[in-house]
Amino acid sequence: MLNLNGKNALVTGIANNRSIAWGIAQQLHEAGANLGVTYLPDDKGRFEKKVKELVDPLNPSLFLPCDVQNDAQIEELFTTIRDQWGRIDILIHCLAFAGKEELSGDFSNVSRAGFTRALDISAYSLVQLSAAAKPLMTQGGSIVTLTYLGGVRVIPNYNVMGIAKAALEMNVRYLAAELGPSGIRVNGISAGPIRTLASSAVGGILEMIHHVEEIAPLKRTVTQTEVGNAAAFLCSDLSSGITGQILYVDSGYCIMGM
Ligand SMILES: NC(=O)c1ccc[n+]([C@@H]2O[C@H](COP(=O)([O-])OP(=O)(O)OC[C@H]3O[C@@H](n4cnc5c(N)ncnc54)[C@H](O)[C@@H]3O)[C@@H](O)[C@H]2O)c1
Repeated sequence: MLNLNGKNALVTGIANNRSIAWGIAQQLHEAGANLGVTYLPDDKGRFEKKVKELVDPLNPSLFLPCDVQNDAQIEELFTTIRDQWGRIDILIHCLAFAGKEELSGDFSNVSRAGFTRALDISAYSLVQLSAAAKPLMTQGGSIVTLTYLGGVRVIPNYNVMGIAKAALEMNVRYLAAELGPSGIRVNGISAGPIRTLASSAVGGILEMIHHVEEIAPLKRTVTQTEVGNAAAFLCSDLSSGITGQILYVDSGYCIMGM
C-alpha cells in the first residue's frame, strides 16, 4: 500500500491551483505525508497570499519563501527544516523559468543572460536544493523533479527550456549516483503538456495539447492528479528499487513514431 505516514515532504513550485506541484502536494497529503510548502516571494506578496490560501486545507507544518536564485533564502529554508523537522524525507522540485521572449521564434536568438537564467533557475536549482537536503535526509529519501519531452527531442518554441530540461535530466543521473549510497533516490517525471502558468508562456501550448490528444495512445493529455500519483509512488517504498530514472507520465505520447 502507498503509505507516506511519518514522512516529511518539502514541495516547491506551487503558484496556483493549476500547478503540477499542487497536484503532487494533494497526493502526498492524501498518502499521509507531513508537508512543507514554499512559494516564490514577490514585492507585493501576491504569490504568498494565494498559495497560503490554497494549501491551508492540507495543513502544511512549514510555509516559507524560496527563490532559488537567492542563496541566503535557501540556507534559511533548510535551517528552519532542520530546526523544526529534524530530518527531511521527500523533496519535490517542481519549478522552472525562462523569459517569454525565449519561448517562441528561433532558438538561436536566445541571449547569454536568458540562457544562463533559464539553466540557473530550471536546472542548477535541483543540484542546489538536493545538496541542501542531503545532510537532512538522515533516513534516506526521495527527490523528484519535473521534466518534459522537449529535453530529449526538439519541440517547437520550447527552445532554451529544452536545453535546461536536458541538463536537469542529466542532473538526475549524477545526483542519483552520488546520493544512492546514502539511501537517497533521485528521479524525474516527464509530464505531458498541461495548461499552467509556466506552460502558457510557451508559444503554441494549446496546439501541443491538441496534438497529444490526437496522437497519444490514451487520446488525451494528463492531469495534475495523475502526475501527483506518479510522484507519490516515486516518493514511497513501492519504488524502493528505482533511482536515476525519468518516468514518462504523458498518456504514452513519447512512444509514437507517427
Ligand atoms: N505544464 C506542463 O505542460 C509541464 C510539462 C512537463 C513538465 N513541466 C514542469 O513542471 C514544473 C512545474 O511547472 P507548472 O507547469 O506546474 O507551472 P507553474 O507555473 O504552476 O509552476 C512553476 C513554478 O516555478 C516557480 N518558480 C519560477 N521561478 C522560480 C524561482 N526563481 N525560484 C523558485 N520558484 C520559481 C513559480 O513560482 C511556479 O510556482 C516545471 O519544471 C515545468 O517545466 C510542466
